[in-house]
Amino acid sequence: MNKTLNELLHPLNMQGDANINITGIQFDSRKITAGILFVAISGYESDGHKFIHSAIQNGAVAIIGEKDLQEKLSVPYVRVRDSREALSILANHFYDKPHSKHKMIGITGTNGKTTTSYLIHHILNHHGKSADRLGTVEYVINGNMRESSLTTPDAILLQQMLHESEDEYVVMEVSSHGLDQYRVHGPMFDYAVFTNLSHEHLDYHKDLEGYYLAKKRLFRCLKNEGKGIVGTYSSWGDRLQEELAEELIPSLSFGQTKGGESIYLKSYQTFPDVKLVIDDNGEEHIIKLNIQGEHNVYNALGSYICAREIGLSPKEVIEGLETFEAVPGRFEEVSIENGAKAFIDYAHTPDGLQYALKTAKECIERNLYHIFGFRAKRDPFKRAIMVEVSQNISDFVFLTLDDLNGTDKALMLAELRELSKPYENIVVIDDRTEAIAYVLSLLKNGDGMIITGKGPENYAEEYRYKTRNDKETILEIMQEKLLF
Ligand SMILES: CC(=O)N[C@H]1[C@@H](OP(=O)(O)OP(=O)(O)OC[C@H]2O[C@@H](n3ccc(=O)[nH]c3=O)[C@H](O)[C@@H]2O)O[C@H](CO)[C@@H](O)[C@@H]1O[C@H](C)C(=O)N[C@@H](C)C(=O)N[C@H](CCC(=O)O)C(=O)O
Ligand SMILES: Nc1ncnc2c1ncn2[C@@H]1O[C@H](COP(=O)(O)OP(=O)(O)OP(=O)(O)O)[C@@H](O)[C@H]1O
Repeated sequence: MNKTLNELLHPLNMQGDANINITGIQFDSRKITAGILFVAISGYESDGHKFIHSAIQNGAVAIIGEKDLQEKLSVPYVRVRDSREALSILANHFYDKPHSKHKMIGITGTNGKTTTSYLIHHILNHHGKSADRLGTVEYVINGNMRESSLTTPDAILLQQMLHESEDEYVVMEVSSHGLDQYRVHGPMFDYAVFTNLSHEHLDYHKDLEGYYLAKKRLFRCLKNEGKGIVGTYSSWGDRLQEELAEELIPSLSFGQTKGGESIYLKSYQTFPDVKLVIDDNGEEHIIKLNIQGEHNVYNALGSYICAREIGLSPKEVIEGLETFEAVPGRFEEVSIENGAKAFIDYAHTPDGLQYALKTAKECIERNLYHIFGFRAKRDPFKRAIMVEVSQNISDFVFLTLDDLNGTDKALMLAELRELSKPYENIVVIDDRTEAIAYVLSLLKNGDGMIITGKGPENYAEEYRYKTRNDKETILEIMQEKLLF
């Protein structure tokens, strides 16, 4: 693809040299090749403006930045108000506004984004509608899988994938970081789904208000005829719906019914199966899910309403929901012997943990053993709350390591010991795989073990057992009878 500098700057209301041919856009100087426009970003770890010279040496033909430069460069420099915002607009125009050829569904919220995106994607695919899915687990474009590095890809990769996609629908998770950093921008979504909001990422957003406002930005990215679908089972959803109404942004709600909704949840059960009774314009429908937990009642309900808005019939949506099998590593049962049960789950927030542990407790008759840790360099303020949640629901709690993200192991272990101090039923076992082996050795008929935090992800640390993830560890220990 090619554009002139002038063509690219036009949407920013700026002028550039029409003779400079731009062959691509890049925000990382290390990835620059000849003909590229480099966008310098003042980042959280370093400052892209420091790498302008290196970008030019690598072939950058023009630079965009948000700072005044003291020196004159050998290529044009354009100063903008906000480099990330400019990058987003530039990427959108470079790839010819690719969102306009798709029906775009953006899903935001603290928990349930991945599950909801899988459900909607499955419902669409099940009825022969081609759809992409972008999120934490993977990016699926034109039926091909790509590894996911961020829940919401950076603005360039996102626009590039939307451009490459020949699928009719795009179902994507939109994280608060993605919204705050303009990875998505402008009126690009046909539907914006909000699942819920609770304590998470306060290291980044500072407080829940800031976190909420970042999430709310998704609704400013709705196309003119776009619609919001708002989960009101967390109190933030009620506020969002009221504010959307004030701003004349059309929206539907799901969660607790307030009356007047054309589709609402009449009742549900979570055990032994998850079943929802939905009233859809006066007709009652019963839906039986293969995924467990009260949280999935709400994920299914949000997906139902979104799919109905897209134009599928109740029968089609129900068939889609009932044939959906599982999301990798989200309340996934791993088969073990002796009548006990083992689950792995991606819960990494107090709220998510509460749902996951309650679901596990419902599935077993005796004691629940919970193994988990905390990712370093991620919201430290949620840790004590998560320990309390676990301590309240589980019978035995084992704190262990999660990803250290380059930080000191001894520091994390010291924190785990400190967090466990007030409680009698909490044990710290440094090595995650040893913690799993130990708990497996304790399990009796009717007991349950749940390991949370990593879900399907591979370990980032080296542990005693050379397995790649929690599931493999359980299976290998069971197979080899490597019990203590
Ligand atoms: C805190 C955060 O979100 N950081 C993101 C941000 O990094 P940044 O732009 O601030 O990068 P930086 O390292 O400070 O560098 C500044 C600039 O200098 C450039 N640079 C740097 C070095 C060099 O030699 N040359 C050069 O040009 C960098 O490319 C960058 O443009 O922008 C980058 C590009 O989009 C992201 O990769 C990066 O995500 C980091 C890796 C990250 O871990 N983010 C997480 C927290 C995140 O975004 N998570 C959410 C999901 C959260 C959830 O689970 O709900 C997600 O969407 O994945
Ligand atoms: N609607 C929900 N409400 C509360 N907790 C939920 C909900 N849906 C899922 N969870 C819990 O959160 C965990 C993560 O679910 P999911 O991956 O769908 O959320 P997410 O928002 O995509 O999180 P991430 O972006 O970090 O992947 C699940 O394993 C479950 O424990």
